[in-house]
Amino acid sequence: MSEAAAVPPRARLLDCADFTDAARRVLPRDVWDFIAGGAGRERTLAANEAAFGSVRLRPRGLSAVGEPDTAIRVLGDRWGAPLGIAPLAYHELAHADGESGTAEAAGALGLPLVVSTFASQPLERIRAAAGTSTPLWLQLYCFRDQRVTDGLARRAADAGYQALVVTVDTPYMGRRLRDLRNDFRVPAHIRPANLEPDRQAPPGGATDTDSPSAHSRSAFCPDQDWTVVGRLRRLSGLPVLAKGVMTAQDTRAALSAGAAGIVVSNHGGRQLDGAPAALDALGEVVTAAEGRVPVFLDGGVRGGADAFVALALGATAVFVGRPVLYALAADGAPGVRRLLSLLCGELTDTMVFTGHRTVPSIDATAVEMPR
Ligand SMILES: Cc1cc2nc3c(=O)[nH]c(=O)nc-3n(C[C@H](O)[C@H](O)[C@H](O)COP(=O)(O)O)c2cc1C
Ligand SMILES: CC(C)CC(=O)C(=O)O
Repeated sequence: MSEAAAVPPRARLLDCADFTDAARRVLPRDVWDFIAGGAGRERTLAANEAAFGSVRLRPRGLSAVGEPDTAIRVLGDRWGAPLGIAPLAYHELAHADGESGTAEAAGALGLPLVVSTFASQPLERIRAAAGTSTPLWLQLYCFRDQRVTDGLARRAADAGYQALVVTVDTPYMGRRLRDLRNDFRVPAHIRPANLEPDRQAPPGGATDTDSPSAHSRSAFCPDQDWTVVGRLRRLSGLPVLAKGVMTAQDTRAALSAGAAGIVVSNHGGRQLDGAPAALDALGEVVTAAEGRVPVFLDGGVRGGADAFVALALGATAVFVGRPVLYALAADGAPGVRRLLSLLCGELTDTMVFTGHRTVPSIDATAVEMPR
């Protein structure tokens, strides 16, 4: 049997690393590089995972925790665990099940999914696949043609999405050397299903979404400011969160603009190479937010224990990025469901072994930071 066909049987996919290995075997090389890669020398990409490796957990004995309750409430909704799926472009690049497969898996566990502006399936289809009880948020990029951004926001509200997430770190895409070397193109049969081809770029600008980098240069608005938060909230009636905040300054700007939540993120190391690990920026943002809004984190979360560490350092919940596409590539919707169950199980174990019965009880006394 060729190595390419050798995805291990489901029962042998036991953690994030197993799904990563499986995906590396099944995905075409350039698609693997697009998903796995980061900007520049990939220092920030590497730092995201490494930061979790340097924190130690403090075990507690005979703490009589019983069955911990992983559920939390966020912006009025119940989440089965403090774990969600980060916005990721083009799930169909990983598997034909696409976003609706991912949504079905998230829905089965009551976990939220943030749908990308560049979803490869219609927002309404994804909403239907998720079922009624799981929260769906729509991530938005700011387009030069404001009607595109605003139209997506209204459509999400009409389709029953619970919130909008404005990505603030991407005036255009970072310099991703793997994609440049591969001359990466999104295959022609995979489209940004929620963008109309004639409204993706300014008059005379390129409309070609095949090259994500070139398209971002022509279609994204590089001089957008924080007023977008209030505008989107007014026109959609939905809470608007800011994703890509890494500093106290931007936290204060997001709060002044009316953001209902903050996602600490360096875009998985895909934008500013040299930015700190997301985990290392978390404390600064949590302090600046002064408990006024929930603070989330994405970047480098590869297990339930990583989620626990972020919670201990002040995050309300975490979002997982690449591993979800790897699970989708390995085994479609059932793969994502299995990955999410494994992450929830690891978080439960960590809560039991550290003596925590509920998520809000997890605090900084549960971890030891590197000296
Ligand atoms: C293939 C891929 C596509 C992504 N697409 C988007 C996107 O459309 N919008 C966005 O805000 N972030 C996007 N991101 C960034 C993720 O939302 C998230 O910040 C990052 O992947 C988290 O890091 P992790 O992959 O280490 O978990 C993408 C990341 C990857 C790997
Ligand atoms: C299509 C891209 C803009 C998606 C993205 O945000 C990314 O690849 O990081």
